[in-house]
Amino acid sequence: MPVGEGNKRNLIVVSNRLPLSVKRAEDGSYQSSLSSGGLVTSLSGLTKTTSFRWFGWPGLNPKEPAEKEEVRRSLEAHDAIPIFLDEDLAHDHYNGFSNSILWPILHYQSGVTFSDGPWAAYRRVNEIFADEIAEAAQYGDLIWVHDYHLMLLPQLLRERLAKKGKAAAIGFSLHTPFPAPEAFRALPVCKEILEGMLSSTLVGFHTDNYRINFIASSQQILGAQPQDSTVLYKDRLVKTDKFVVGIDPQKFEDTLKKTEVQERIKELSERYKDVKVILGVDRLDYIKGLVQKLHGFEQFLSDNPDWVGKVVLIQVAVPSREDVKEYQELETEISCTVGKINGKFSKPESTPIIYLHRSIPFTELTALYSIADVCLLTSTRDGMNLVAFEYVACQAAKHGVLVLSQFTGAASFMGQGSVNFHPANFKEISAAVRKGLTMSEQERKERYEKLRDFINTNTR
Ligand SMILES: O=P(O)(O)OC[C@H]1O[C@H](O[C@H]2O[C@H](CO)[C@@H](O)[C@H](O)[C@H]2O)[C@H](O)[C@@H](O)[C@@H]1O
Ligand SMILES: O=c1ccn([C@@H]2O[C@H](COP(=O)(O)OP(=O)(O)O)[C@@H](O)[C@H]2O)c(=O)[nH]1
Repeated sequence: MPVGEGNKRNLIVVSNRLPLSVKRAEDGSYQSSLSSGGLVTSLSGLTKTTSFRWFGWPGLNPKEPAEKEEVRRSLEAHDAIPIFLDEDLAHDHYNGFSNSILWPILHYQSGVTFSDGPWAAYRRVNEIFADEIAEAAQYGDLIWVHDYHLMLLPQLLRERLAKKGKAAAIGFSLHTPFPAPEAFRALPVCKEILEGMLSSTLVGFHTDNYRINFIASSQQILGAQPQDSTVLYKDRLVKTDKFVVGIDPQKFEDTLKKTEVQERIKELSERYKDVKVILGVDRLDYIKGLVQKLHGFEQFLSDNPDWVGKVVLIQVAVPSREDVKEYQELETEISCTVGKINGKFSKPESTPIIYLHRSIPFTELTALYSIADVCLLTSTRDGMNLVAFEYVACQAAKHGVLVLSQFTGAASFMGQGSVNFHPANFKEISAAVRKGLTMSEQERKERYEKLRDFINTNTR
C-alpha cells in the first residue's frame, strides 16, 4: 500500500478549535482571527518548520452550503480545514461536557455533576471528527490529536481507519494535567475516556507526573499492564512520553525591537517610574487562581504598608468560556474583589490594582512583559502555563522575577529560577511577592539566566 501522496508521510493536526476563529463581519464577508490560549501559541510555531493540515471547529456553522464553502476557502490559505458542528451540539460538547465536567476533574476540582446529555454530545462530536478525518487521511499518515475535547477520538478514528483499510500512527497530546487515579475516578465515564486515549500509538503529557498518573489510572481503572513507559492494553502496546511544550523566544525578541513597541515601553516606563510593576496575564479561569492572587496581593499590602503606593499589580484577565456559569460567577467575584482591595488601599495619587478584563494586542503584551519587575502566576493547577515562558523571553534587559505557583507544569521545569509558593496560602504569596520585589540584582540575574536557558533550549 503506498504511503500518502508521493510516498511522503502527511501530518494531520487535530484540535477542537482551529487556530483561527472565523466570524461574519458586518459587510457579510467571513473574517478569521487567531484564537487565544496556550494550545494555539504552542502549535502555531510548527508552521515555520513543518507542513500539515489542521482540522478543527471554526467557531460557526453557516446554514447555506455556499457560505460553508466560503468559510472553507477563507481557511484553505492557512491549511486549516473546518469541521462544521451544529451550534447546539458544539455548545453541549465544549461548554457542557469539556469545560463543565472534564476540565474541572482534570484540574482536581470537586463537586462536578455528571449528566448524560453533555456526555452524548461529547461522544457525537468525537464521532463527527473521526468520520471526517478517517475520510481525509491517507494510508500511512501521522495524525496528531490535541487535548481533552477529543479524548475518544483515537479509538473512534482507529476503528474507522481499519474499516477503510487505512493505517495511520495516532499521537495524542494532553495540554492539561492528568490527575491522580482517585481524582480521575470522580468521572463516571473514566473508563471510556481512558480506552479512547489508549487507542493512540503514543500519548504525550507536559510533565512526568501527569504521565505517571495516566499510567496508574490505566492500571487501576482498566487493569492495563504498565511496562516502563508503555502500557499494554487489549493486545496493544501504547507508548507514553513527556514533551515539553515551548514558545518561540525569537518572536518576542523581534517584536520588542519594533519602533511602536519601543515607544510603548518608554511611555509605560515613564508612567510607572516611581513604582514597581507586578504583572499577571491569565485567561479568566478558576484554575489560574486569580482570586487567590488578589487576596495574596492584599495580604502583601497589609503585611507591608510601606509598599502601598509604591507597587501596582497590572492584571490582564482574558475573557474565556463565558457561556459556562462558573466562569460568569468568577468574573463577578474578581471584579468585586478588585474593587474592594482598591477601595481599601487606593490613595488620591495611586491605585494598587489595574484590572484589564479583555484580550490585548500582542505588541501591548510584549511591552507589558518587558516593563514588569515581577510576573505573578498563582494557578491552583495548570497544564504548563506559557505566560511564564513568555515573560522570561521579554526580560533580557531587566532580569525580572518570575513568582510562580508550584502547581503549574512550568514550575516543574523552572523551579530553580523562579520563586515558588503554595497558592492557597496568602501569607506565602505575600512573602513570595516581597522576595520578588526586593531581590538583589545579582540574584535576579542568576535566576534569570537559568530561566532563559530553559526557554531557549525548549523551543517549540
Ligand atoms: O480554547 P479555550 O477554551 O479558550 O482555552 C484556551 C486553552 O486552554 C487550555 O490551555 C492549556 O494548554 C496550554 C498549552 O499547552 C498550557 O500551557 C495550559 O496550561 C493549558 O491550560 C486548553 O488545554 C487548550 O485546549 C485551550 O485552547
Ligand atoms: O490577550 C491575550 C493575552 C495572552 N494571550 C496568550 O494566551 C496564552 C496563554 O497560554 P497559557 O499556556 O499560559 O494558558 P492557557 O490560557 O492556555 O490555559 C499565551 O500564549 C498568551 O500570550 C492571548 O492569547 N491573549
